[in-house]
Amino acid sequence: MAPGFPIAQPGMCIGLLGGSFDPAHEGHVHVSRIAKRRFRLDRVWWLVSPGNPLKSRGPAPLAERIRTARRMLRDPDIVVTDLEARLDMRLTVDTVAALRALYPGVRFVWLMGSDNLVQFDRWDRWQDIARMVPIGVLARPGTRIAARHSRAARIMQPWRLPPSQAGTLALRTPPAWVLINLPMSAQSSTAIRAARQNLIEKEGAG
Ligand SMILES: Nc1ncnc2c1ncn2[C@@H]1O[C@H](COP(=O)(O)OP(=O)(O)OP(=O)(O)O)[C@@H](O)[C@H]1O
Ligand SMILES: O=C(O)c1ccc[n+]([C@@H]2O[C@H](COP(=O)([O-])O)[C@@H](O)[C@H]2O)c1
Repeated sequence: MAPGFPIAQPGMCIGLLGGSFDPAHEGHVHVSRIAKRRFRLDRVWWLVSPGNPLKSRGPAPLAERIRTARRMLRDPDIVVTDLEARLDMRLTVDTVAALRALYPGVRFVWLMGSDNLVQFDRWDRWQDIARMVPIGVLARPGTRIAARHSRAARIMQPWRLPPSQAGTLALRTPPAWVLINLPMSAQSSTAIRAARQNLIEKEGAG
């Protein structure tokens, strides 16, 4: 494997948590740990995105987001990566196809918070993503119900697993997906950025 590409052996189950991580927070760590346990994953890779294709506002520089993310983590099974930048890819469908080709025999699972399932049907070729990898959705405050009734969830209904089957997700032939409940975390990057901005404005006024 080329330098900068994490090592994974055939047969391993790896969760992919894509995100802007602008900045990373405890919510990311929390859902990664739960996903690892409930979906029986060997590792979770954070794919720190060069930029979300649906967001007009550019994030902080990639190197800074990676640095902050690495500082947060103590668990060696959660790995921060800049794979999308290395692959020069932003669309999840391209990233997933590339990783499957680069890591034959590795079982990838796409992970996302329920807020992302609500708008999953706006992602480029989203149904191809669902055909390539099982998807594990983690409940996030305020979006659990909307996710359950989202257009993507309705279309993918025939392939939905009951939460009791979450432990088999990584071994399933896609399409297969599950939405799990968990002790929810209200952490969000938007809230952290807003709090920082507030502080800057207060200091400016003081
Ligand atoms: N507290 C949380 N609970 C569940 N899922 C989460 C949580 N925080 C982030 N996620 C999920 O992690 C992935 C990456 O999240 P992202 O980096 O966009 O953080 P964010 O807090 O959602 O940022 P922003 O507020 O800027 O949208 C997404 O799939 C998101 O749904
Ligand atoms: O491929 C797409 O069309 C697409 C559209 C929106 C979001 N995504 C991916 O979804 C993940 C979560 O994005 P974000 O910005 O909400 O953290 C991240 O990996 C993005 O690249 C992907």
